[in-house]
Amino acid sequence: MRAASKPRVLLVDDDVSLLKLLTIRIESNGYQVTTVDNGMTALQLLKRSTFDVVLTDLRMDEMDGMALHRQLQSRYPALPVIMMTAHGSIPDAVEATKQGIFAFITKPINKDELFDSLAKAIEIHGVHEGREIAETNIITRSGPMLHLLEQIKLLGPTQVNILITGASGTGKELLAQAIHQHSHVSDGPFVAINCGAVPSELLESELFGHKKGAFTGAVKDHQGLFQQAQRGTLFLDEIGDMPLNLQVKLLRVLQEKSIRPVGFQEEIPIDVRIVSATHKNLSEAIINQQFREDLYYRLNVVNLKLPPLSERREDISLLAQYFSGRIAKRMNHEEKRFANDAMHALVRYDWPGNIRQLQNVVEQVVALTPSHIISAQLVENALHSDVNHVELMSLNDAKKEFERDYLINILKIAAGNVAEGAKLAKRNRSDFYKLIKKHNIDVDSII
Ligand SMILES: Nc1ncnc2c1ncn2[C@@H]1O[C@H](COP(=O)(O)OP(=O)(O)OP(=O)(O)O)[C@@H](O)[C@H]1O
Repeated sequence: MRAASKPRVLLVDDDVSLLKLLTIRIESNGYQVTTVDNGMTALQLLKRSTFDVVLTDLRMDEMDGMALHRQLQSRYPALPVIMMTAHGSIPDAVEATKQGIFAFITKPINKDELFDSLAKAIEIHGVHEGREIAETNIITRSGPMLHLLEQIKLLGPTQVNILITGASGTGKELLAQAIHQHSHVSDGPFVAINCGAVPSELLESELFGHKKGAFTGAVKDHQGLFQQAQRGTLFLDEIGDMPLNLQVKLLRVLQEKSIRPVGFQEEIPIDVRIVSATHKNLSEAIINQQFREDLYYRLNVVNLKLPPLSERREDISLLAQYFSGRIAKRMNHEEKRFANDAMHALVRYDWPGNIRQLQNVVEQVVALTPSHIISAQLVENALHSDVNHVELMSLNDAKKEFERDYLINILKIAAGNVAEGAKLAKRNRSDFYKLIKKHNIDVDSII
């Protein structure tokens, strides 16, 4: 996570002397504090500025802490709210957590309790960099991602070819769409193709089109994707999977800025912005002669690298709550919220399948949650049943495990007779003994 910015706390209390006192304490612990003495002003302020956590009193005239919390929840669902209450006036704690309040602390404020709650809120929800949702569909508050969005604002209007690299599910297509939205052809079509998903014999006609009768099965003229993307953007996903013969043709198209559909004599000029993407290491593919170097330099005028989700953990809670909100809208039900420890489990997890995997896990836990709070247990179950989450062992450990299981099986077949076992394993007896010793196998217990 970023170290640069201090977490920002919005402190709301109608007791002005307490505001002063708390500000000094909280600021001396490395936070930045802004104070207001009522809920309405807090809401006004939030329209102009971002905060990482709200610390509010429960008892206030006009808008009390719970009313403020309800407003915050509908407008800023990922913003944690810590409620301060006079001792003994904590409403039913279970009821309150159901409503999504991050934590309660009692007055007079115990500073350990206060700093624990603040630190936990920041750990789970992260620190904002000032902007959550860019003018694209990309949800983020991670520094490197916001930097990428700044870059595409500059690159969009230029005509340079952009190559996006990043692991599967990191949002490469979404970024390509954002580039299109910022480009000079944003009014034109955005056409995407996954080069790895189309059989190679069909890819050529899919990209460049064909004339009726050009080959068996070409029963009518077919307009290729280059033409469909005229004065727009063509997104070539998984470009690393494009067969070499087509790479040559693509290179020619990029040089000539025209295409010739299969079976056509004449060239058709094209004006298409190319954005490509890959999860592969293309430099390695070039060395292995699976990717043409000249094409690589054509496509990769600018390279944008999407970081995996595990390198932008501050986005996890934001995205999880965003996906839950989207499901609620789609299904027309109340938005389900994550219990604190459930969110913590999401934030700690490594996400090998990145945002796509997070989206699937959220779909699953929202569907399985009967109330409107998603429990940690459900999240843990979803994470562990996820096929993407395979604990991989090293090759050495796998070999050792295999060898041990093999020896035990052989000994079972040989009814614990080591000489017989050695024969079955085609090893001499002393070698076989050594192996049994190495793996600490108790032969007597096998019979
Ligand atoms: N920052 C984000 N904000 C909101 N949704 C996102 C974000 N990043 C990715 N998604 C969503 O996650 C899913 C996967 O994203 P996308 O298809 O763009 O990834 P990809 O890197 O192209 O994946 P693949 O390499 O597997 O094709 C999509 O449903 C996308 O809308």
